[in-house]
Amino acid sequence: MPSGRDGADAMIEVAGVRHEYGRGADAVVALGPIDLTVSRGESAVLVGASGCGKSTLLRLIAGFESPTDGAVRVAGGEPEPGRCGVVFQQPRLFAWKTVGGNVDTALRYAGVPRGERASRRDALLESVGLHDVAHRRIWELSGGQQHRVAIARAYANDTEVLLLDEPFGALDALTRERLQEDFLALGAASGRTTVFVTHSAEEAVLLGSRVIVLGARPGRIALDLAVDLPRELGPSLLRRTPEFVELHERVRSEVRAAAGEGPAVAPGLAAARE
Ligand SMILES: Nc1ncnc2c1ncn2[C@@H]1O[C@H](COP(=O)(O)OP(=O)(O)OP(=O)(O)O)[C@@H](O)[C@H]1O
Repeated sequence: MPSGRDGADAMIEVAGVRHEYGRGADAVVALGPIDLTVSRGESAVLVGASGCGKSTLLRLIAGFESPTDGAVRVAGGEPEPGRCGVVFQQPRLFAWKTVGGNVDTALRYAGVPRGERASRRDALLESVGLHDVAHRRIWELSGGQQHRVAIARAYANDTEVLLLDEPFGALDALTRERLQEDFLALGAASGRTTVFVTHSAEEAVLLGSRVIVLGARPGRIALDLAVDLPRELGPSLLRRTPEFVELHERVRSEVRAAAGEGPAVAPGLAAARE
C-alpha cells in the first residue's frame, strides 16, 4: 500500500480528481483538480463555504459517484457503496425499530456473532448516552437523540473508513456540542480513518487531526493543516486555549478568503501544509 503522511499507510487516495455534474453547456464543474491522501487512522475534516464541493468529494470517496477525471482509491481498492460507513446530515434510521434494534441490525450486517451483539450494542449506546432509551422507537426520540443513534450505528459497522457529511449541521448549539464530545470519544477509541464535512471552522479545528479548507467552486485545496491540540482537556476547556483560538481564527479566515470574502490572516499561510 502506498505511503500517506508521515510514511503511514494511505487509506484514501484522491489523484487528479475533477468532477462535473451534467454534460455539455449545462455541465457544472463541482470539484478539482484535487490530490489528497488520507492516512490510516487520520481524522480529516473538510471545511469550506456552501457549494464548494465538500459533499461531492465525500460522495466520490463513498463510491456514490465516479470522478469525471482522475482516480479515487479506498484501502487500495475501487470505492464502492458499503465499503465506507456514511453518516448524513439527516439520520437515516429504521423508524419502526427500537434504538437497540437499529444498532443490533448494524452489528448483524457487520458480521458480529449473535453472542457478542448485546454487549457491543450496550457499550455503543452507553458511549452516546442512550442506554436508558434502548427500548424506545426512533420516532419517540428527539432530533439530537436520533443523531446519536446514527453515530452509534456508524461505529457498529465494521468499516475501516467513516465518512460524515455535516452530521450535526441542523442541531442546536448545545446538542451539537454534546455530539461533538461523543464523536471525539468514539473516534479516539476506534482508531478509524474518518473524513468529516462541515461549514464550521470551529468544528473543524475541534474534531480534525487534519483540517483541509476547500476554495470556492470548483473546490480545490486552499489549506491543508495538521492539528495537534491537547484534546485530553475535553472540548470545553480546549476551546478556550490560546492554541485553539489561534487555529480557529486561521481556518476561519482561510475559509472566508477561499470563498472570496477577503484576505487570509497572513500571506504565505494559504498553501501551508504542515
Ligand atoms: N446532482 C447534482 N447535479 C448538478 N449539480 C450538482 C449536483 N450536486 C451538487 N451539484 C453542484 O455542485 C457544486 C458542489 O456541490 P456540493 O454539494 O458538493 O457542495 P458542498 O460544499 O457540499 O455544499 P453545502 O455545504 O452547501 O452542502 C454546487 O454548485 C452544486 O450546486
